[in-house]
Amino acid sequence: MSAAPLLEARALALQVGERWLCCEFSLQLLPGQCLVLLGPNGAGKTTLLHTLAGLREPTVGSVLLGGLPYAGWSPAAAARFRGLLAQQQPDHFSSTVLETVLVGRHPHLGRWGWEGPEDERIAREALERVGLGAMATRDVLTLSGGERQRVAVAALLAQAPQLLLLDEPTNHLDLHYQIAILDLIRGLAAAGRGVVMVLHDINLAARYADQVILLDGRGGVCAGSREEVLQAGLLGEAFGHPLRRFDVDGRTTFIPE
Ligand SMILES: Nc1ncnc2c1ncn2[C@@H]1O[C@H](COP(=O)(O)OP(=O)(O)OP(=O)(O)O)[C@@H](O)[C@H]1O
Repeated sequence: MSAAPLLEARALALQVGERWLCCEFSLQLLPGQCLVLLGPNGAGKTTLLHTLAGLREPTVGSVLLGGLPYAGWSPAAAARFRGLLAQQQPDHFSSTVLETVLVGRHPHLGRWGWEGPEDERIAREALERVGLGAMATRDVLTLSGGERQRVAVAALLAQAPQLLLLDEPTNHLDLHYQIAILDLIRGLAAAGRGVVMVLHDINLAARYADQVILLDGRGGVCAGSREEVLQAGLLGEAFGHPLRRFDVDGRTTFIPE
């Protein structure tokens, strides 16, 4: 028996103002799969990710989370099933790193909304996984950009959703942590979760994606397997710059001409 899709988009199309960001396309994400959204600035990647997260309505078509439209989910149940790493982390007030990660536990809390020792254990473990175990008591306002990004990833790990939606998870990360965090996310997919992420780096997309959706910024969409979509010609057209593909030791790399 095949697994039920974690996420489906049926005949989806998105418009902002007068402009169509993407013409009709469909997708299915199964447990274990990693889908990468690619495209130039302003093409509509974040808008698409937010639509898949149920934060905005599609202009045309429908989105199903675990087989149900978002309207069929309570907010808390949806937050236990899917989690979003936003592009920016808004910090308006001082709070510790541990408290910030514990926010990820909120969909799981009982009636009184109090975090217990198990929530704290999960949050501390998530901090360890992103290499920040020693920073639990630090004020988030004192963190570097890359440290703050890893705290946001830890909050998503603590939330422990089936489906992870990530907007530029490598934002602010150095080379070591780009690979470490994407390996971690890829590992969650390998363990049966689903992943949809916006990436800017085509080479990281080639390394981590099973499926790719390439938006060209003019309403065009190319959706398919990594091999189908990551072609120098298609990428060059979408990004407005010619690319050359190299395959070395089993890794695919694209270099701008
Ligand atoms: N409420 C809105 N009103 C008008 N235009 C909007 C609105 N929201 C988004 N847009 C426009 O829609 C387009 C898509 O935005 P989006 O943030 O989805 O792009 P993106 O592909 O994620 O870009 P980037 O790579 O720069 O992060 C942009 O041109 C943006 O200015």
